[in-house]
Amino acid sequence: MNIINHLSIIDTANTIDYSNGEIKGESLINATKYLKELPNIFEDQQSFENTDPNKIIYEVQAFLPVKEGLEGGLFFGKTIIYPGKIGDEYFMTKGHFHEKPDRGEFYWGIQGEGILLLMDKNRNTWAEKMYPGSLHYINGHIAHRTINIGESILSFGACWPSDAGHNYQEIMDNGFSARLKEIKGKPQLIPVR
Ligand SMILES: O=P(O)(O)OC[C@H]1O[C@H](O)[C@H](O)[C@@H](O)[C@@H]1O
Repeated sequence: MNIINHLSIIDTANTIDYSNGEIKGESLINATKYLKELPNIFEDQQSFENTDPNKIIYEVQAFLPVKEGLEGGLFFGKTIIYPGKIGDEYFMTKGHFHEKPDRGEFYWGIQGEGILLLMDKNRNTWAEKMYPGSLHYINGHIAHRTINIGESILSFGACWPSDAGHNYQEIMDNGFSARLKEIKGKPQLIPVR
């Protein structure tokens, strides 16, 4: 952390590369998600088992300038999802609700082509297209998952309150109420019966 002296003009410790969303500087965390860490996400168990468990599905980078859980702070992140499929489902994030459901989040598309899957508490699911420049406001009560439907990397930025937290339980137990599948070469939302 830079020491702020009276009347000093300092260089910020963190920078962002607008071409790919990469953040550089201090207070960063990096997380790599391998296929083996994502059981119960993809429907096709056979394809899941036939794919290298050490395949990287997505990577998250986040600038956490304050302690996680602190009220009033903000976090800033970038996620990359690699292109690929397990069965007829595209590579995607785990997806979560916020622990504090009155904390919203912004996402914005940086590279590639994706889908932001959204689901409310009553399990109504819908989706928004993600592309370079797309901007998404996610109401705090809504579960969110991102999916790469393209043939190159999907990268997107995120900004969320430092006390929002992640609640993965509902999605781990019951998933979303619709799955995004590639059918005849096109992404389609299919309700889960
Ligand atoms: O945590 P997941 O559901 O796997 O999503 C991956 C990540 O996507 C974005 O970057 C969010 O802002 C992060 O908070 C989240 O961790």
